[in-house]
Amino acid sequence: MGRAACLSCRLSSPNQVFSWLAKLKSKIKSVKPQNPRIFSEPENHPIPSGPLRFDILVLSLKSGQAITICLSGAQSIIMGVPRFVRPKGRKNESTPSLYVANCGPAVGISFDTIAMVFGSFGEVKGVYPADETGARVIVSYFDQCSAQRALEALDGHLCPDLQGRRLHLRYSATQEPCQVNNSFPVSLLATELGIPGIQLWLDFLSPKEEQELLAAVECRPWKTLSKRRVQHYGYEFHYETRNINPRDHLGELPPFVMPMVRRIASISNLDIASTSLDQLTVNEYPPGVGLSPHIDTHSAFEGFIFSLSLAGPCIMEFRKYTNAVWLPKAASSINANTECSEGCSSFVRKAIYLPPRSLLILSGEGRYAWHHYIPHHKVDIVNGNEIRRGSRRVSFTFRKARTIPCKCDYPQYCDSQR
Ligand SMILES: O=C(O)CCC(=O)C(=O)O
Ligand SMILES: [Fe+2]
Repeated sequence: MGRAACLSCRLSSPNQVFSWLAKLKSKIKSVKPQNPRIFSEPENHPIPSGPLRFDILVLSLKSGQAITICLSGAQSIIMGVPRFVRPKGRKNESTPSLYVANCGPAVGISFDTIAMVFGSFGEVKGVYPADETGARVIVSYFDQCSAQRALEALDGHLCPDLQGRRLHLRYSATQEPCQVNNSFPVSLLATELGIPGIQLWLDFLSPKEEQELLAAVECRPWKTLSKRRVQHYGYEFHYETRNINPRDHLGELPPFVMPMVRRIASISNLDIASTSLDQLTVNEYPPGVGLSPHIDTHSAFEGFIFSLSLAGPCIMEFRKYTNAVWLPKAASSINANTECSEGCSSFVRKAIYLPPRSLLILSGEGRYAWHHYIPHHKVDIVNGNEIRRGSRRVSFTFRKARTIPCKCDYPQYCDSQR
């Protein structure tokens, strides 16, 4: 694979999606791929109306000869479109839906053609992308006998009506969709958020101090991650292990942050000394880039985490997983409701708006037991208003390296107590 670009857009209706796709199609023509194909057409694609989020993935092969465009992501979360999973019952228990691998728009077979071919075994309710590859689909029938007939006839066989491809089929089941609530509330104040241990201080910095901090880091060396840039002071944070190496002290925090460190230490309801914060991570997020859901590793850092937001705003979502275990990296997805399920895990979600110059404090339950997450949006919807992220957001996250194992009251989320 030579090049991959992922474009995201927020569109309010299927028609908008398709006009966007049409624009993209003309751009693709201008790079003259041999075989440009856009597989979703307005008339027959099963996309419901309403505000939706679509990701459009453009992949080009090294030769520059082939480009595939997939509508991805949205199907699994949008209202009215079923989400398919492996059936929970006995192995091979039949269901009305089939997962079909090795056919789909990415290999030149339209949903229409698939519906027609599978229609010879019974009435097809819908054909959906199984994932973003464009080469795996779900064929859903009204009854399971039709699915059974299709599975018996097609699984493992070359299918002359589908370009002679060998299909691989198994039963699939619909997962109960989340109760979608598009007006997912975003708190403006920590008191509205109601998560114990989370505080938000507005205007913690003046605009002048914000500019000075930004200027100070601008000219220092950045480390480039796949989607954002970071700087670490005190201790380097290792993303592979989500931990620091306590024996590898990089030195004191730089003098330009010391006024902020002292101001944090002077917050009267916190029991924290200005000398104790010894690790700083500066994150620079380009527009549309967020952070996957995570809990800062308990064994790496003490119980208070302070994050200053600079330059641009964002929303931060908090998730409390009901069947959580400590995981170095949590899976991410976007759901627009306050109680969600994602695979086999369900969680309660809340969100808060972080304006520039604010200070977010994570402690107690909010630090130890709730995942925090910055959605990958260019525009956040904050109580019905569209708030653009801006050209970038820079955060300064101050923490204290832990020297002895964590003994928090949340052992199920704690790597020290596993
Ligand atoms: O950017 C932020 O505000 C949060 C950063 C964060 O959660 C982290 O570095 O662990
Ligand atoms: Fe974090």
